[in-house]
Amino acid sequence: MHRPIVVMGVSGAGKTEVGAALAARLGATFKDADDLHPLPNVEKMTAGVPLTDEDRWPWLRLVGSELAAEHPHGIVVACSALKRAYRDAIRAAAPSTRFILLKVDPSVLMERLVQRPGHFMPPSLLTSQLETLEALETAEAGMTLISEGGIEALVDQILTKSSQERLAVPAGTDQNEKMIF
Ligand SMILES: Nc1ncnc2c1ncn2[C@@H]1O[C@H](COP(=O)(O)OP(=O)(O)O)[C@@H](O)[C@H]1O
Ligand SMILES: O=C(O)[C@H](O)[C@@H](O)[C@H](O)[C@H](O)COP(=O)(O)O
Repeated sequence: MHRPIVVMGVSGAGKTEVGAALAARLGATFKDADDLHPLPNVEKMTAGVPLTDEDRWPWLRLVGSELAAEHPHGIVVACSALKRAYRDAIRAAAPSTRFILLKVDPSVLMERLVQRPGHFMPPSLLTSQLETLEALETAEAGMTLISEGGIEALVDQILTKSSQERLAVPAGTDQNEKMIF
């Protein structure tokens, strides 16, 4: 079984679709952290108001609990996890979590959000999402990929990069902590 995985990034980056496709390939459970937001958070975003840290902490606790729970075939969660502190909170609950940051050109993101039907998140919140995003730091286990060019192609890239890491790291050493899955 692989380590818990969070597919992260701003709205429209592809967290939900890539996360679900990755989980399907791994035979793992998939969970969208959007479904864990308390109703007031959803109402706030629907009204075009960015969430604050205080809005996000209770939600991040739910995300951490989900990642830390027993999942016989592993779990992939789609969660924005925009700040380092949010990821630290998730790791405090589920220490071996690996993060996959999906990056996309802002103009492509805006196009995607404008075309996405029936989602509560308005495109007007994209600017604050991009301002809030803190890239994965070197010390954070995971990978950063450009999320354009198709969902399945990206899942291929994730799995290839992960197995390259595994081959590059001798088993049973401290370096194992750097492995992706
Ligand atoms: N890697 C990708 N290549 C091409 N289109 C993508 C990719 N990832 C996502 N998309 C498209 O972008 C839109 C937003 O994806 P979604 O998974 O809902 O993003 P998020 O959950 O991060 O908000 C969808 O229409 C999806 O098909
Ligand atoms: O932390 C946040 O501000 C939210 O979690 C936000 O990042 C998330 O993007 C929304 O829930 C919209 O959902 P999508 O990411 O699926 O657009």
